[in-house]
Amino acid sequence: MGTPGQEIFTTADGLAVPAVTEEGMREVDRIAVEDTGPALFQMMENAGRNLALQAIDMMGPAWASSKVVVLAGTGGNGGGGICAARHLANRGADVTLSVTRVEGLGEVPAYQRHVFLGTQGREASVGELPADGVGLVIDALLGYSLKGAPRGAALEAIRWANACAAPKLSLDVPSGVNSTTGDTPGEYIKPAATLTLALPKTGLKAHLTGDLILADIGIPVACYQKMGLKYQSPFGAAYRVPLRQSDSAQGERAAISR
Ligand SMILES: NC(=O)C1=CN([C@@H]2O[C@H](COP(=O)(O)OP(=O)(O)OC[C@H]3O[C@@H](n4cnc5c(N)ncnc54)[C@H](O)[C@@H]3O)[C@@H](O)[C@H]2O)[C@@H](O)CC1
Ligand SMILES: [K+]
Repeated sequence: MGTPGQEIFTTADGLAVPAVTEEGMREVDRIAVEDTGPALFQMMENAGRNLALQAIDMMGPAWASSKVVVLAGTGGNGGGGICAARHLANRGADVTLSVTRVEGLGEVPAYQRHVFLGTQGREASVGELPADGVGLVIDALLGYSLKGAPRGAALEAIRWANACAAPKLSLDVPSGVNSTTGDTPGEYIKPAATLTLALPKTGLKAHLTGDLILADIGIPVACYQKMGLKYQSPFGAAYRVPLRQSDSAQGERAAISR
């Protein structure tokens, strides 16, 4: 489940965290949903709350008056973004949510949007998004189910984000990057940070992710044991921990301007 490559992800304390391919992460999801739990609703809520907290950390003390744009796709990745949009809006942040195709939302992301609509947050199409004054862009367009080069409304949103000067925070994987290989078949988001969920993905190369942070979405150790993974929780008392990739030592990250 951990191939391809020799990806080694470690915490600041040097604890190695196993990486998974798209297939491996789907298996984690399957075991969680069919056997150990948590349910998808719970995992997505945990993902979105961690994402909102990471966004606040990135914006710093001015977060409450910063403009946040959340770009959300129709799948699980988008659902996490919509959840973060609600948590930020609930705290009075200036949030604009842009969903690529509202009618295409899956059941759980659609429910997240239903809850978001009870906040003061706004919705806008990509064409209506502000051209300047944006403090942070949250990228929740495409996750590990990316197939081929981004197209349609997701591509339009990636282009808007890449033209926007604000830093980007990607959920799970920068949109447009293949989570298993790190290949970029077309346009893709170049984030200042990536918050990845549960386990790092093999394609999360240092020159693509910006700072890499791992978020706890509540999956129990038994789930990983059923997959045969050598896993020790890296979280301690925290819900988010920074990770370091083995390819980050080459200084590739410094060469990328974000
Ligand atoms: N346990 C977990 O791993 C959890 C995962 N979650 C998130 O869910 C994501 C996976 O969700 P999904 O499988 O629903 O899919 P994604 O959210 O990765 O993708 C959504 C949709 O994008 C479309 N798409 C694929 N390739 C495209 C392309 N080239 N251009 C335009 N559109 C394209 C497909 O129609 C796909 O259904 C993960 O990456 C993660 O962020 C969270 O929902 C919480 C739980
Ligand atoms: K993403």
